[in-house]
Amino acid sequence: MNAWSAEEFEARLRSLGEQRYHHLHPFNERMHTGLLTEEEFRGWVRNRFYYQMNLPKKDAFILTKLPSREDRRRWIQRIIDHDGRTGDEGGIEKWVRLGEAVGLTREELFDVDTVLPGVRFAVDAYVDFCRQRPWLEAAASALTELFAPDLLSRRIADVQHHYPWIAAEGLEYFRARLTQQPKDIEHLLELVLDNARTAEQQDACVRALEFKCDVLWSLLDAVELAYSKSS
Ligand SMILES: O=C(O)c1cc(C(=O)O)c2c(n1)C(=O)C(=O)c1cc(C(=O)O)[nH]c1-2
Repeated sequence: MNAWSAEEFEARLRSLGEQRYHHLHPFNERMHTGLLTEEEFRGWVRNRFYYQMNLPKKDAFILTKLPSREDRRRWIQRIIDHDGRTGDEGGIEKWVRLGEAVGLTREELFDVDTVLPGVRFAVDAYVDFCRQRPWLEAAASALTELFAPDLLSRRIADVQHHYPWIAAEGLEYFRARLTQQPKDIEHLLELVLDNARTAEQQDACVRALEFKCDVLWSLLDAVELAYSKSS
């Protein structure tokens, strides 16, 4: 098997998003058409927080493996974006604001013992993947971020429109991601397109992205099963 050109490889990665990214999940589709109950929305915010809490950990595992100082200097910003630092609260705190806007307490959000088993299983698998796999594959698993900006823009507009009971400040997390994500994406594409040269490396990156799409999909499956009453 011959390696793809960088253009073909990027097109393969992007087409995966069209087929498997979680914007297609029925739970997300219902969110965007205003069909979620308050309980379903709260259930999503509470369980997705487990994913948010674990992003800096998986990024720290990848950081230890990146070969160049230049790449580590860029990657470390991801940890700061979520954990924050003095005077800049960061994404985890912004997600707590979202939780409060939907009626959850900080204690409920940080109570990891009540996370749904399926959510825990999916998120832990993602962290473990980044701990165990070579850095190229671990980084490639973050390529779902390529597809996130469109979804986040739609989410901000549709949630404001359909769920007026959620205070607009609660959506600050998503607004901040829209400004942070472009630099993440630029770095990711550089890392993956420049370093996956052989067909085997490219295939491993495609599989890593498929795996990550499955993580996000499974998270929503678990939330839907737990909170959505069958009609
Ligand atoms: O709300 C979303 O749909 C969504 C999806 C994703 C993603 O595609 O992985 C991320 C985020 N949000 C996000 O906010 C975020 O910080 C983030 C980091 C990563 C990653 O894998 O490194 N994905 C995502």
